[in-house]
Amino acid sequence: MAYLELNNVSKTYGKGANATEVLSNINLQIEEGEFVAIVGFSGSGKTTLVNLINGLLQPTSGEVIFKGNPITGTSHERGVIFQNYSLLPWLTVYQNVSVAVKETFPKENKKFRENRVKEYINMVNLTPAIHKRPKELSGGMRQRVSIARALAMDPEMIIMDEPLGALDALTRGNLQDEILNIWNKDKRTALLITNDVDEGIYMADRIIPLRPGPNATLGPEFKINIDRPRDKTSLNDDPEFKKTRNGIIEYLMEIGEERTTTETIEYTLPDLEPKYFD
Ligand SMILES: Nc1ncnc2c1ncn2[C@@H]1O[C@H](COP(=O)(O)OP(=O)(O)OP(=O)(O)O)[C@@H](O)[C@H]1O
Repeated sequence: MAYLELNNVSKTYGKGANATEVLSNINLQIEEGEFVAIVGFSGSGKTTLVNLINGLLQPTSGEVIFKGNPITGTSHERGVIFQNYSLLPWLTVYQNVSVAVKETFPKENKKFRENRVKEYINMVNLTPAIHKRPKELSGGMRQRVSIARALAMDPEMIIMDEPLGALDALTRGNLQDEILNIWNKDKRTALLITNDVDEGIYMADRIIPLRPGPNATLGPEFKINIDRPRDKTSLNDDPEFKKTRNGIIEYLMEIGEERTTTETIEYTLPDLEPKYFD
C-alpha cells in the first residue's frame, strides 16, 4: 500500500440538474518521501483535489487513503500551503505563526516554541517584519508567512496549492529551494499543484497533468530523471530537462486543444422586454 492513495475518486458539486462532476475517476499513488507535482489548467479541479487530500472535502465516490486509513478530516500530519495565504488579519507575523506552533506543540515549553516561530520566520526572510500585521505586508510577504506557518507545524506531508504563483521570480526561486531543503532534510512527502511546468520539473520526482474539467482525470505521468540537487542555471541546457519539458508541454497543448474544440457552452439569455425611458 502506498503512503497516499486515491482510488477511483470522483467529486461532484451540486445536486440534480445542477450537479457537476468536477473530478472523475482519479487514481493516484504517492510513496513516502516522494515529491509529486500536478500541473493543470485554471479551473480544472486542482484545489478540489487538494481539499480531498487535506480532508476538507470528502469524495462523492472512491476513497482517499493516507497511511492505510481513509481520510476523514484535516490533520497536522498533512500541512497545506494555500494559494490565498489565509492569515489572521488582526495578528502579527509572529503571532500568526505562533498560533500554529502552539497548536502543534502544546506540550513543548515556551522557549522551544518561541525559537521555532523565529526560526521559520527567519527562513522566509521576514525577521524585519516580524511585528507587522498582514495588511502592512505585500502579497509575496503574506505568502511567505503562510509558508513559514505551514512548515513550522512540522507536517509529514507538505501539500502545496500553487503557493508561489503570486511571487516575483527571485523570491519564488528562493522559496522553491527552501521547500526542497525541508522536504529533503526531514524526508517529507510532498505534493505540489502548479501551473508552471519548469517549477514542477525543478522540484518534483514525477509530474502528472490534470486533464481539464468537468470530469477532470489525471493524465500519464512524466518521470523527472534529473539528479538532485538540481542546478537551476544549468537546467535549461540539460537535454533531459528539454526532453521532459517538451513532452509535458506538448501533452498539455494537445489536451488544451481538445478542450477548446469539443467544449460547447450554451448561454441562456434572460427573457427581458426592452425598457424605454422617456
Ligand atoms: N464548493 C463548490 N461548489 C460548486 N462548484 C465548485 C465549488 N468549488 C469549486 N467548484 C467548481 O469546480 C471547478 C473546479 O474548481 P477548483 O477550484 O477545484 O479548480 P482549480 O483548478 O483549483 O482552479 P484555479 O486554478 O482557478 O484555482 C470550477 O468550475 C469551480 O467553479
